Amino acid sequence: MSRPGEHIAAVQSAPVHPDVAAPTALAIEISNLKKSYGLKPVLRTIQLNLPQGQRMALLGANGAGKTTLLRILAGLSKAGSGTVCVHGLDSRYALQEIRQQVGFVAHQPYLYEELTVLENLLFFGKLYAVEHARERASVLLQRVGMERRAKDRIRALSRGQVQRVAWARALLHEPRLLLLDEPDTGLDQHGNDLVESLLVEHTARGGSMLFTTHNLDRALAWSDQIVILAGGRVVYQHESANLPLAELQQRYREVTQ
Ligand SMILES: Nc1ncnc2c1ncn2[C@@H]1O[C@H](COP(=O)(O)OP(=O)(O)OP(=O)(O)O)[C@@H](O)[C@H]1O
Repeated sequence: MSRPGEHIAAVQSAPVHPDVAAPTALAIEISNLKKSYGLKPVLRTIQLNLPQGQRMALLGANGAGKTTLLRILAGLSKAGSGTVCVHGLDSRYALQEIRQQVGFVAHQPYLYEELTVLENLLFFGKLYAVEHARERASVLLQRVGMERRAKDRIRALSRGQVQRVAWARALLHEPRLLLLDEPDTGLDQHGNDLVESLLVEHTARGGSMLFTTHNLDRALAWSDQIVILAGGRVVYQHESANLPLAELQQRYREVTQ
């Protein structure tokens, strides 16, 4: 189980490379990425680009490596080999800068259970050097419908409420890239409507996102591109527009069986 600050420690120890800030029109650029756990290969030669401002749905069966890929992009896990760039920043040299560009909503909320909702947001605001963090936290808590729970400890909240605070934490520093691991899990209908409107606002600001889901219908509705992982590789990639759900379901069955 990861601790809330684990990624920060990894970030602070990363060396800075002089050529890390080359301009690029790609939010994500992955080349020859490999990752194994022990002797078990999970990602084998992943090639994947996400243009800035685009939304990508990452699909695949349980254990396909979706979370592993998102964790590498978020700087929580190291690539085995290959290159991973976020907005032109190479993860081998610029983890700290990448962290500033990325908002991650994962299975675990990366919040401190013993701190209150507001204390958590102020802590992360400090970590990300967010200007006027208190005001920003207040706006976001209102946005996710949690302003009345600001003084409650995280451990006193329901799972869906924690998820809402995790959204506020992820959006606090106005990230250009959102990485969302099954953002539609555990939320009620209001929660899903909220997530949908947050995503619309994010993309209206020019932001990009990569999200995982097991709901093919939602994958099509929320994305510009569909990608399916199987056997540690990208086995299918298609624009979402004009891709009928029945066809996606058929292809998904074919490539993941
Ligand atoms: N820290 C770890 N140590 C060892 N193996 C791991 C670790 N994390 C993930 N794995 C393994 O890597 C594989 C990919 O896991 P991952 O969580 O990336 O899959 P996923 O596509 O997100 O699955 P799901 O749809 O079930 O969430 C799995 O076989 C998993 O057991």
